[in-house]
Amino acid sequence: MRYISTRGTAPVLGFGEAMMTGLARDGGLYVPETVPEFSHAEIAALAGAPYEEVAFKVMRPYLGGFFTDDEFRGLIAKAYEGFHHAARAPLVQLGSNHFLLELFHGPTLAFKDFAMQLIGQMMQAALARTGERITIVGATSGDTGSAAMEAFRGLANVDVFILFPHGRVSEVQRRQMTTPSEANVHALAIDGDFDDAQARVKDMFNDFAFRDGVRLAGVNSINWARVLAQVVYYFYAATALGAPHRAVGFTVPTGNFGDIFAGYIARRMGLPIDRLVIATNQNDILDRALRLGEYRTDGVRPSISPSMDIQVSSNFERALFDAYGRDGAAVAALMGELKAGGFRISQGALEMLRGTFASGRCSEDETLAVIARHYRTTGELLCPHSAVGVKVAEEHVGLAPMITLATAHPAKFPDAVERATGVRPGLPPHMADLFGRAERVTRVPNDLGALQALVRERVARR
Ligand SMILES: Cc1ncc(COP(=O)(O)O)c(C=O)c1O
Ligand SMILES: N[C@@H](CCOP(=O)(O)O)C(=O)O
Repeated sequence: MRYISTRGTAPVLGFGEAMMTGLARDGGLYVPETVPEFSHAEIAALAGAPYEEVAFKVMRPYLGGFFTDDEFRGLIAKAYEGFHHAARAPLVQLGSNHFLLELFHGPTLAFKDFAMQLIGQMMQAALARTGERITIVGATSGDTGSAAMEAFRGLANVDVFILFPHGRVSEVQRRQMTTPSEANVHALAIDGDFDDAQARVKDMFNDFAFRDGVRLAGVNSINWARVLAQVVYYFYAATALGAPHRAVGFTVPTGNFGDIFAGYIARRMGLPIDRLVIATNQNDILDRALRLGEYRTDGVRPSISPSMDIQVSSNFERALFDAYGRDGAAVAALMGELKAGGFRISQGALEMLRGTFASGRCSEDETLAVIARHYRTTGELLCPHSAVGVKVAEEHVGLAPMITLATAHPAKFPDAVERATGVRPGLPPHMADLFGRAERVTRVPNDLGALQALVRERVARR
């Protein structure tokens, strides 16, 4: 299995190299050269299997032998042993044909744990072979950061720097990032929004002297291994509801487009997904792009679903690469236009995207109303991101079962949930003392040179 860049000019890599590289050296994102297809029988055989077994079977074809089967099974087992639900990703029925896939039972209470816990294991195994030391720099709108710190904290050969937008994540999210006491994790509150943080991370990758000097690695969904690990739960949920014998739909609360891109990959592997629905909050650039054929940023607007407060959705580049017939030069040109504000999607590409994805948006009031109604009718609390998904899914439920991804635990966003229901969700026992822990955070400017100096200095100090 070989990995190629969406911009067409970076070296072609194997799985291990692509995982450790993060962003491609031409600024693009790595994708598999070909997507393996599963037969009807192979998909049917996944039904009822434990999550770990589905993970092994779905991901194995992408590894190109980088891990032996025994080694890979061991890494998967370790990755998911800390989850707080035996099913890992339980399905809960919402309506006659509507289900929630709960992806928040991992250690940091968001879907990011599914991939981050596993790439934590895979990267450590890869580093143990070479004896290398790496520096991870990541951008977060709240959840990736805490998941990354949890997966890598305390390791002697890894430093983790997480840039989060100052004042724009929930207090629980912030404390998850500022309270780990291990010296190898660094919480950096940037003066800017998530798009600024993500742009600075990409700038660091595009500065080769810096990148090679600190041996930079990425754990955002620019890293193909992150997306791959997220493909698994599409198979797990769909086969639990009758796939491949019947089709299912998925609605995905979307920001950086990594999670829904994983669903797209599952479909290309042969999983019968009849609708793949992008659900956005008021930062509705993706919904607008599909409706109007124009991808144009207009500034991130803070919302009550802050993890989705994103305009420049990194992984949309991977979808564009396929929509433009895998023409790397065309994608590179579009990304150049995006830096100046946006671009028109060509008619052919738009038809491909509209044939693949549906979309919808959910306003702030609608988000609150869904959380309130869900509580009234089920007695359960919903996180605002999942509520965005539920609202948009309801507009797309058809004959096939619709599965909405519940991407975070309500306790990560207690203010919004309390505003909607009057009930303040409590943190689970393993995080019960979060508000009593000391915080450690550095306020940083939105300035590449200053950030690089800080990273260099801290890496040298350790
Ligand atoms: C809780 C939550 N829901 C949804 C999303 C959007 O996922 P993606 O960025 O993969 O589109 C995020 C951020 O990634 C998130 O943290
Ligand atoms: N919503 C994310 C944003 C980063 O997304 P990623 O999937 O590219 O890591 C977050 O919570 O940080």
